[in-house]
Amino acid sequence: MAEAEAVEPRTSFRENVERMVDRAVEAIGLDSGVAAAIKPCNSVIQVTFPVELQGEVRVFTGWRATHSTHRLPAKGGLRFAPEVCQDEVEALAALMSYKCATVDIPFGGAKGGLLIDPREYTRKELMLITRRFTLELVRKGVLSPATNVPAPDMGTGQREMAWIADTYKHLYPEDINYLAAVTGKPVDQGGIRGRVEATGRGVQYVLREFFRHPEAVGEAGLEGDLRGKRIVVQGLGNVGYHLARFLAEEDGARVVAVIERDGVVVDEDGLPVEEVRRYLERHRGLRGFPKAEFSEEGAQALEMDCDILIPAALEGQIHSGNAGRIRAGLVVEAANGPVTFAADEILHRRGVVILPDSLVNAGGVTVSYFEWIRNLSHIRFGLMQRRHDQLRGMQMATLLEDHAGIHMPAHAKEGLTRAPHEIDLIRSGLDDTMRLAFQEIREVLEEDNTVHDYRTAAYVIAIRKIARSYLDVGIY
Ligand SMILES: NC(=O)C1=CN([C@@H]2O[C@H](COP(=O)(O)OP(=O)(O)OC[C@H]3O[C@@H](n4cnc5c(N)ncnc54)[C@H](OP(=O)(O)O)[C@@H]3O)[C@@H](O)[C@H]2O)C=CC1
Ligand SMILES: O=C(O)CCC(=O)C(=O)O
Repeated sequence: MAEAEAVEPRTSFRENVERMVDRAVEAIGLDSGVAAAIKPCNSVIQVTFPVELQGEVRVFTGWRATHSTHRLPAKGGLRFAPEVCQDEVEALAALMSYKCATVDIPFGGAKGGLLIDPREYTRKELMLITRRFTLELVRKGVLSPATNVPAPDMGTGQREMAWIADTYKHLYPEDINYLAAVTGKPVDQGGIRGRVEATGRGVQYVLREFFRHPEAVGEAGLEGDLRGKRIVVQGLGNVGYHLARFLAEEDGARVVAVIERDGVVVDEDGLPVEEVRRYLERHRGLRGFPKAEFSEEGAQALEMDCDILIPAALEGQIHSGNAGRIRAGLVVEAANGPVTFAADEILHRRGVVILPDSLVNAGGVTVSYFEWIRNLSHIRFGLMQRRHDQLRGMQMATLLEDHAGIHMPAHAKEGLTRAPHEIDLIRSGLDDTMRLAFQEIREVLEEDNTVHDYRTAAYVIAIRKIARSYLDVGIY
C-alpha cells in the first residue's frame, strides 16, 4: 500500500469506489439526486473503549459503517487490522451494498473495523476485546439480527463470530433469533457448513462460469479452461488459501506463486498449496519454505508473467505505479478493492480483463445469507425433504429397471437415489448465485454499448436495483 499512496496520494479507498460508481451512474444516466442519495454511507459509528489486559488499561478504537438500509439487515464483515480507518470501512460498506445487489442477496451494506494487530494478543485477550467491542456495537444500535449483522473479514474468523454471538445472547437472552446476530460462526455454534470456504468457493464458481464463455476467455488473451492455467495469488488467508487449493486440486490450475506479507514463493510447476499454508501458519511467513524459491520482493511478483492474477489480501495493491507492468491477461479481485480507479483505467486501456470484487468475492455474503436464514428458520436446509427425495429417486430407479427394463449404471443409480446433504444444497445455491450474476453482467456488457468492462456492468446492475428500491417507495 505504501507505493500506492506515493503514486496516488490524494485518492482514498472510498474515493476510488465512488469514482467507479460515478462511471456506472453516467452510463445509466441516473438522476443526480438519486445518485447522491445512494453513494454516501448512511451512518458511521466510531467507538473507543478501554479493556484491562494484564493489569494495564488499553484503549481501542473501532467503527461500523452502514452504507445502505434499503434492505435489512445491513450486512458486512468485521475487520481486525492495524491499518483500519473510517475511510476504509466506509469504502468497504459501500462495496457490500453493491455486492449484495449484484448477486441479488437481499441485504443492505455495512462493514466494521477494529484498529488492532491481532497477532500481538493472546486468545484470551482477543476474546475480552471482541466481547467488549460487541457490547459497544450493540449499545450503539449497529448489531442485531434484524438490522445489522457482522461476519468475518480480514483478521477475524469463526472464533471471533462465536464470541460475538455469545455476547449478544447474554445481552438479549429473550431474543429467540439471537444466533442470526452474526454469521460465519462455527458449525457447532449455529454456523453453517461451507461458510469458511465460501468466498474462495464463490471465486472458483465465477471463474468456471467465465471459462464457459469462450468469447470472454478470448478477450483476456486466454483459451481453453482452467486446466494448466498459471495463477499468482496474493494473500493465503481465508479467501486466498481455499481458492488456491480448489483451483489447483479440482480444476487442475497451476498456482505458480503465492505472495504474502514477507515475500513470495515461486514454483513454475505449481506450488503445494496445502503445505505452503501449513508452513505460513507455523512460521508466520514464507521465508525458508523448503520446496520453492523465496524472494522478499512480494510486490514485484504481482508483475510476474502469468495467466491469472488473484489479489486476495488488501485494497490498493494494483495502482497507477504498477498497473502498466501487470502481465496477467485476467485479474480476479478476490480481495475488496485491490485495484485503484486509476489502475483500473490503465489495465482496461491495456486490454487486461478485470473480474470485479463486487461479483467475484460475493460467495461469502451469499453463504452468510444462507446461514442467517437457517438461524431464523431454526431448521437445517433439506431436513424435511431429504428422505422424501431419496425415496422418490429409489422408486424412479426401480421403475426404470424393473418395469422399463433399463439397466442403470451404478453411478447413475447413485446420483438418482442419493439424499443431498446440507452442504450439497449450500454449494448448489452458491454456484447458481455466482453463475447467474456472471451471466447477467455478461449480458449488460454485450448489449449495452455505454458499458465496456465487467466492473461498470456490475455497478450498473447493482445501482439500477438499489435506485429502483429507493424510487418504488420514494426517498424518505
Ligand atoms: N473472509 C471473507 O469471507 C471475505 C473476505 N473478503 C476480502 O478478501 C480479502 C482477504 O480477506 P481474508 O482472506 O478473510 O483475510 P485473512 O486475514 O484471512 O487473510 C489475508 C491474508 O493476506 C495476508 N496479507 C496481509 N498483508 C499482506 C500484504 N501486504 N501482502 C501480501 N499478503 C498480505 C495476510 O497475512 P497476515 O496474516 O500476516 O496478515 C493473510 O494471510 C480482504 O480484502 C477481505 O475484505 C471478501 C469477501 C469475503
Ligand atoms: O459474509 C458477510 O456477511 C460479509 C462478507 C464480507 O465482509 C465481504 O463480502 O466483504
